[in-house]
Amino acid sequence: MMNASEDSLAPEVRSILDAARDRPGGDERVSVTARSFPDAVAATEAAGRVPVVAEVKPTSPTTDGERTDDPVELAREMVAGGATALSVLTEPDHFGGSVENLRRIREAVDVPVLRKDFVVKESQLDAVESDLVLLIARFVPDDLSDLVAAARERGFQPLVEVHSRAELERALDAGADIVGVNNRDLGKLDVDLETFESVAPHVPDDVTLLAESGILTAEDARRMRAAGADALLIGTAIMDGDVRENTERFATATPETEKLE
Ligand SMILES: O=C(O)c1ccccc1NCC(=O)[C@H](O)[C@H](O)COP(=O)(O)O
Repeated sequence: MMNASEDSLAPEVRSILDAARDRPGGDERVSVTARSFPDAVAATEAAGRVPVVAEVKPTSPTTDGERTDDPVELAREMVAGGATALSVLTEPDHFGGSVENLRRIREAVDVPVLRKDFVVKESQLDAVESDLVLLIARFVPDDLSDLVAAARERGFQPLVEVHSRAELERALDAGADIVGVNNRDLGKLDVDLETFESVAPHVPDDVTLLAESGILTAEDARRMRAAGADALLIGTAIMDGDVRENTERFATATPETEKLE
C-alpha cells in the first residue's frame, strides 16, 4: 500500500520499495559487537586524511552494466586504498548485492561495515550482522524512533539517511547520532550536491555527518568537506575502474593536496 509521500517516487525506487516490503527478515535476533564508526572517522582525521566510506555496489538503477569481480577482493582493495569504512549493498534485486557478500566482507576486513539496504521493518534487521545499518527516513514514515531503538538494542550503529531539513528533524527526534544527507533525490533520481550544503548547517555538532551520493571528483569531495561532512559515502566513482586508486584519490582530497593538482 502506497502512502502520500510515495506518490512522487521514481518508478525504479517504487520497485525497490515494493521488493523491500516483501523481503523476509532473519530467523533469529542478531547481537552485534560493532566496530565504532565515530572512532574510525576520528582516527582518519588524526592521520590527516579524508574519511571515506567506500561502497561495494555491483550495479544500481542508475548504472550501466554490473561489476562481477569478487566483492571481498574489491573490499580489500578499498581498505588498502585508505577507506575508513565500507558500505556493502545487500539489496539483491536492483543492486546485485547479498547478505552473503556482507558476511564475507566483514570477516575479511577490520574496518566498520555498513549494511546498505532498504530496511522497512524490525525483523529485517536480523538478516545479517554489520557495524552500521542504514535506515532511510523517507521509507520509515511512522516508526523511525522504534527502528532506531531496535537497531541499537541489537548493537548496530544506525545511520539515518535524510534528504531535506524536515527529514533531518525527524531523524534527530528519533535519536539519530549518525546522519547521512543523500544528494540523490529518490523522487527523480537526480543528484545535486547543494542538497548537502543546504541541510548540513542545521545538523548539531555532536552528530557524525556523512555526505552521500554524487561525489565524483576530488573537487566534489573537498566541496562536501568544506560544507561540513565528517565522512563521504562514495559508490559509483570508486566502483568505476581501479577501486584502490579511486579510494586513495578521495582519501587524500584534502585542501593541501589541491595545491599539488
Ligand atoms: O545509486 C542508485 O542508482 C540508486 C537508485 C535508487 C535508490 C538509491 C540509489 N542509490 C543509493 C545510494 O545511496 C548510493 O548508492 C550511495 O549514496 C552512493 O552513491 P554514488 O556515489 O552516487 O554511487
